[in-house]
Amino acid sequence: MSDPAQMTEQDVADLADRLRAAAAAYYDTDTLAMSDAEYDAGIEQLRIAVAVDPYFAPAVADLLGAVAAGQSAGGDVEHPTMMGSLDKAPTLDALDALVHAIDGPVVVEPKLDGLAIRAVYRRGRLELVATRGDGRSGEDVTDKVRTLALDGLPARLTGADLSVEVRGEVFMADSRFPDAQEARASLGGAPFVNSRNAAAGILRKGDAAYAGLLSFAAYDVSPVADETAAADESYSNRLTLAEHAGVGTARALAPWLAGGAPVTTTTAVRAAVDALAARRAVLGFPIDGIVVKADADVDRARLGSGSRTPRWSVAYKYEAETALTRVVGITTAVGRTGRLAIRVEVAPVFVGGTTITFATGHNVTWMFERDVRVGDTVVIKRANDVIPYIESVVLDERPTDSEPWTAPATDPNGGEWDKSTLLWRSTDPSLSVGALVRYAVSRDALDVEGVGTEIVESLVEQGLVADIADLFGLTVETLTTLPLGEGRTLGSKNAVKIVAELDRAKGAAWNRVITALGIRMTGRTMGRRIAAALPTLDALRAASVETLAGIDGIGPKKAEVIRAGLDDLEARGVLDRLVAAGVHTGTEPDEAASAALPLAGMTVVVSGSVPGYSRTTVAELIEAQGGKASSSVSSTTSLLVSEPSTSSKYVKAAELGVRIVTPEEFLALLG
Ligand SMILES: NC(=O)c1ccc[n+]([C@@H]2O[C@H](COP(=O)([O-])OP(=O)(O)OC[C@H]3O[C@@H](n4cnc5c(N)ncnc54)[C@H](O)[C@@H]3O)[C@@H](O)[C@H]2O)c1
Repeated sequence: MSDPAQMTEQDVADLADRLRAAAAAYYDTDTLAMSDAEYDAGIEQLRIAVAVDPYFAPAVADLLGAVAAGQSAGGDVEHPTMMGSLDKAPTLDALDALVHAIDGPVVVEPKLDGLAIRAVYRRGRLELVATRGDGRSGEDVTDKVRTLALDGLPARLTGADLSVEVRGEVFMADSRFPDAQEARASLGGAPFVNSRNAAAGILRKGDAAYAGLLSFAAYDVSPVADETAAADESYSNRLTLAEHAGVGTARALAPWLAGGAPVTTTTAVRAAVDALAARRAVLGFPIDGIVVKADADVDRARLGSGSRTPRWSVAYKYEAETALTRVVGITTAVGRTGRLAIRVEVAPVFVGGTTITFATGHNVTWMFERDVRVGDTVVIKRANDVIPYIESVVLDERPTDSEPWTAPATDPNGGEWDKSTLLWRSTDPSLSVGALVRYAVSRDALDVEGVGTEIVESLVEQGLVADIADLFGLTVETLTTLPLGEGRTLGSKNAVKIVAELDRAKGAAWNRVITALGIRMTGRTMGRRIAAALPTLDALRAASVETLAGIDGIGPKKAEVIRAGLDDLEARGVLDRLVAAGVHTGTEPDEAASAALPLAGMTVVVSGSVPGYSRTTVAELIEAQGGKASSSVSSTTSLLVSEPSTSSKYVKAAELGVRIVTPEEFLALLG
């Protein structure tokens, strides 16, 4: 991005064109040309350029001054008063300034990420719904809204003969997004990019197949001009009226925010900003910031409105969860369970609090649907600590010579893929042997030091190791001469070390032995749960599909896969050979002793780190002390181990009244 103070006329014109194209896509189509953060940064750049040289102002007046960036032509329905936009507070200090200017009660609300509409009720009946359009007039979407049956915008108000106008946001709750995608696919459309885009697309079409998927939340309520209606003196009173009549409101979506009532201090507003940010990931609906507004009509009247925005309200935007970057490569590999893993490597970009270098390619079907190509500019999203993923491809920026990605026709050994599920798998066991063995010796499993990728590959290549039991048959003699490329061998010193490590690993905890078996659908967490339910190898061998299905987190489908994995190990004699090698295979628990342990009967969640422990070892510690380690906070959680923080786990635990201890207190608790 060039320095806004140095921009030439051509720079300004080019940037303005790009932003116009993006706004047109944003407001009028189902595609996205750039991320919101990039759009906002571009607008800010133009703003500075104009401030430095007002000569540029006329050329970008639409982008800086008009609602919907001048991209909407409006519609047949005139708005009685402007449906404007909101000024953005760039800093918390700017928010404070508004609170001081209001100098009276202020309301804080989530800033919903959807699109604005206006709805008129006369004598309790929904009469008219219009889009914001260009702010002066919009399109009549009354019939579409009736067909779509928006949650929070009833066809009839409850009780009252009320005549009232509500303005607010049409949005999609997170839980509806998968249904929307399904409905979209059944209608033959390309997948929605995100939930805002889905809400806009669905309202535009008004197809009955999308009924029940959208919601409405009011952020403005006013009497209808020619009717006698409640002209309360404050916004919050009018909200109460609307809520009682059955209309959804932004306030009601976050009733805990600022204690659900107007506040008067900058401290209270800042606390609300933090509280909403902390819960952003668990709200269940999309927001991009928080809105602060005057509550009393006298304060609103005193401050007045500008041409596009009111002076008694401001929005503060949260850190973006999406960013633009470029795809630099697409790689595939066969994972430990034979699964084809697709990785989209991207140019490093800072988003959601960390630097991202890759995104998941999900599966082959997903890659084809999205048509992600090397060289593409993409919007990458990282929210809620999940693996980053590609939200959309910016087609306008696609290099002309780019080629579609093709899936590998066969597995690396030329075998056919098993395409019976979305995740393609190779059924060639030799392909996953290396990965399986590496997994077995990894830190979360047997934790064998000194056995790196090169050694494992050579062991598999030489035919010395075909499964995990073979590891324990390795001798110093064979290992010493293990070839490692360029004529090198492992040597006796390393060989002695590895054999000693493997000897130690024979005594590994039972849950780690289970993990090391590398059965599909199991990993370190499942290894612990299975070990807790089936404390010995005999119990594991005898476990029926039903028994496995009853274990926490398994269920009938996974149970079948796990049982098949056990049968396969049995058939190849792996389990017998592990016993013969003297590997630890579990012990019957002593019920009385377990009940006396400090964490007996408790469900414990750890957020952040505990000094001296990894994620796996801390979970093992909890279970060794009689507790159950869990990763999410719920009403059944007995204890949260965490430093004080604004993380969603901490906030939720505090809200539920779950006992919270610091990592140090936790360790002290266990003596
Ligand atoms: N990605 C893109 O290409 C692209 C293009 C154009 C615009 N945009 C996004 O749109 C923004 C500008 O558009 P805008 O003027 O429509 O919206 P805005 O972000 O300036 O905010 C105003 C809107 O917020 C909504 N809102 C949600 N909750 C509210 C609440 N509680 N109280 C009051 N209003 C509430 C209303 O619909 C209102 O019209 C940009 O900042 C950018 O993020 C993105």
